[in-house]
Amino acid sequence: MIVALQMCSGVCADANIEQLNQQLQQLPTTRPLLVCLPESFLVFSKSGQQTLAIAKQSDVYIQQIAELCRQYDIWLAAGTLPIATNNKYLAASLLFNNQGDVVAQYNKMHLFDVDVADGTGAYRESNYTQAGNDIVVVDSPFGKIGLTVCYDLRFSGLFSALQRGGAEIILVPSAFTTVTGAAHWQPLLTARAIETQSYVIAAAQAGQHENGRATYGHSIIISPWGDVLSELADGIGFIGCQPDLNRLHAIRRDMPVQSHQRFREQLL
Ligand SMILES: O=C(O)CNC(=O)[C@H](CS)NC(=O)CCC(=O)C(=O)O
Repeated sequence: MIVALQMCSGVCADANIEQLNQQLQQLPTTRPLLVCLPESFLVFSKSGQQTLAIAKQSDVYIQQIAELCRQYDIWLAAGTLPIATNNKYLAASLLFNNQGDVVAQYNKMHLFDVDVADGTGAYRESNYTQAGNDIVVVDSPFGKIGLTVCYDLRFSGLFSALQRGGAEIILVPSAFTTVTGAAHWQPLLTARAIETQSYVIAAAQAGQHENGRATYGHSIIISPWGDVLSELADGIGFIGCQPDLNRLHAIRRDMPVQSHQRFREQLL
C-alpha cells in the first residue's frame, strides 16, 4: 500500500518531525507500506538562511527519519529536506527503505523563480537552492518509483524521461501556492498520469504556515488511466491506494503511446 501524508509544516524542524511521528501513528497497519511526504516537510522556513542552517545539520535529521522507518516498519519518500552544498542547498527527495537505508536521492531540477499574485510576492528559489541534474528511477516492493518535486510538475519532458527509465509510480511532493494550485494542480497531475500511464502520488503541504505562506493542499493519487483514486482537500491527514501494476501494464499494452511517440525530448 502507498499513502501520501498531507502536512502543514512550520519553521521548526524538531516540531515537524514530531508532527510526522504523530501522523505515522494514525496509518493503516498494512505492510509493506510506502509513506510519501510533501515538499519541505522537515522545514518550511521564513528565509533561505534559516533553511540553510537546517541543511548543514541534515545528517542528524536523516538519522531521526531512518529511525522512524525502522520503528514503524515503513518505506518513506521524504518529500524534500535541505542538504547543504557549498553555500546553497539541494532540495533533496530521499527514499528510505524499512531498514532506514537511503536507497535513492533525487534533487529538485526545476526551481520556482516565478512571480505569483498571491500576496507573497516573488519566489526566487534559485537564490538559495542548487538545482539537481539527474533523473532518478528506483526499484521497490511497490513498483519502479520515479522522483520529482513540485514545480517539476510543469515540465513534461522530465516525466516522459522517467517513464522511459521504467517508472510506474511517480511521486510529486509539493508545496503549491494557493493561486497556481487552484488553476493548474489537478489538470497537470492528471495529464502526467495519463501521458506516462503511471500512478501519480502527490503529497502536499496544506493551509496557513508559520512562515506566512499559504499552500494549496489537495494531496491526490491518480491512476495510470487518469482516475482520481483518493484526494484530501484541506487539513492534515492521509490518503492511500493499493497500486494495481497488472492494470497499469494492460493500459500500456492496449494503448502503446510510448512506442508511438515521435518527438523525444533530449534532457540537458
Ligand atoms: O521554499 C521552501 O521552503 C519550499 N519550497 C517551495 O515552496 C517551492 C519553491 S518556492 N514551491 C514550489 O515549487 C511551488 C510550485 C508552484 O506552486 C507552481 O508550480 O505553481
